Amino acid sequence: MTHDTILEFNVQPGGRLQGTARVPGDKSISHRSIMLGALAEGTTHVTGFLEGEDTLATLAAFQAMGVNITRPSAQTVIIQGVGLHGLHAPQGVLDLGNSGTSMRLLSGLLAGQGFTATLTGDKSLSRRPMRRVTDPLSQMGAVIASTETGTPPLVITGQNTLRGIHYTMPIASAQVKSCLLLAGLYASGETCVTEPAPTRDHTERMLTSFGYDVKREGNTVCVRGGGQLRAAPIDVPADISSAAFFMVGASIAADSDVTLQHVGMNPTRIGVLNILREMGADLTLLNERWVGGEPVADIRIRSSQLRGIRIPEDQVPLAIDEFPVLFIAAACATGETVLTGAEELRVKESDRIQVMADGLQTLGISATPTPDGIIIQGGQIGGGTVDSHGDHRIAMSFTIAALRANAPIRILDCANVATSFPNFVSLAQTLGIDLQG
Ligand SMILES: O=C(O)C1=C[C@@H](OP(=O)(O)O)[C@@H](O)[C@H](O)C1
Ligand SMILES: C=C(OP(=O)(O)O)C(=O)O
Repeated sequence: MTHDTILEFNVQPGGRLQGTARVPGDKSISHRSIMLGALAEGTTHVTGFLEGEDTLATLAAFQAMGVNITRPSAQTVIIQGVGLHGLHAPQGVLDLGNSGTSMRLLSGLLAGQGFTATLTGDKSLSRRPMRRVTDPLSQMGAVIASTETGTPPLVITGQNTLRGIHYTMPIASAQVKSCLLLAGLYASGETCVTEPAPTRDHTERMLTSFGYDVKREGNTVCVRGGGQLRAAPIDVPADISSAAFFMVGASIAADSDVTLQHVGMNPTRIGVLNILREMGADLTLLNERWVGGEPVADIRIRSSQLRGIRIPEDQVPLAIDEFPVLFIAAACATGETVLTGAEELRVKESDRIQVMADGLQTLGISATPTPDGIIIQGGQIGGGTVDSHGDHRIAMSFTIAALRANAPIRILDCANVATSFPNFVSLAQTLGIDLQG
């Protein structure tokens, strides 16, 4: 896999997408494979691992805590588990780069260790809210210091006296849920998390496949502390969040026909598919099968005329990372698309509502941000220079927009594409996008 870490994308307008490709491994599952593999008894073999900067930051953090992790070949990782109580204090700070998932999940896991660790990140991560995890962790007895505004760095003084709680989450967040379940492995009694709406459930699935008892009832999931994780092989499917760029690209560009292989089809992740179908996209699922506790399929996408819709709010958590590229789909659709209930987009790697609205307006599209969403009128995309603000998904989304633009698009600050999709540039070129760094 090549690692494209160029800063600026220059994309020529027009073109079509044709071919078959497998996008890199799922980021959420890759993070969790390292975490649970490290805490398990025995050796975990991971295939299809995402070699992106975010997941490699998680991998390096566990190496720094004394876990033997090797990468014998591309996308393959072998983790010698140390058991739930076998981590060691890291020498220095754990720098998690751009990765919110690493920081929030590690907070829970580190709250129950026998040592102190400091978690830092880049400029973007250093602005992201952490009280959503530090508040409930404190209720469990965790000792965590952050800045006055509740942002990183986090200094976590591990405790062996965590108490299970029943926490009702004010926001639908898989990171908060997963953080508390990981802390719950170390807590006395039962830790239960109730979510306001279903969010990705990879943590629960992987805990179960590692032999840990996870109870689910409605929107509540519970674990009891004091158990053991048993190593199990993990085959990471391709990331639907990365596939989404080419799902939209092939939908909006005339004469396109693309098949994306081995894509994860977990029901808590397929909001993008549901939303695109409602907009009139031509998507066919082929070869549907199960791989290591997760459903996967190949997705064939052909061009279609999309129409604007009011996006159902129940789809928002199921498509949370795909909205930047769905906004490009909306810009190419007939009529108006309205998104509500998505204020979480404002606290991702960038404020994805404002940054996308700014970029779309630069390209001549009517895009009106609202506190919890956006209103987009379909129209002709023009050329110009847009700033991704270092947000990988925004850089890739405007690359896709060029397929329907009438002049070149220049995209600034694109290096972070390597956090989730290290070979995006080469794959986009292969499928038919005229993209230069
Ligand atoms: O648990 C995870 O792996 C993730 C959960 C989501 O974040 P939130 O829990 O903040 O919604 C998502 O945006 C992120 O990319 C990955
Ligand atoms: C929000 C994202 O990731 P994280 O929260 O892990 O930084 C993302 O990848 O879109």
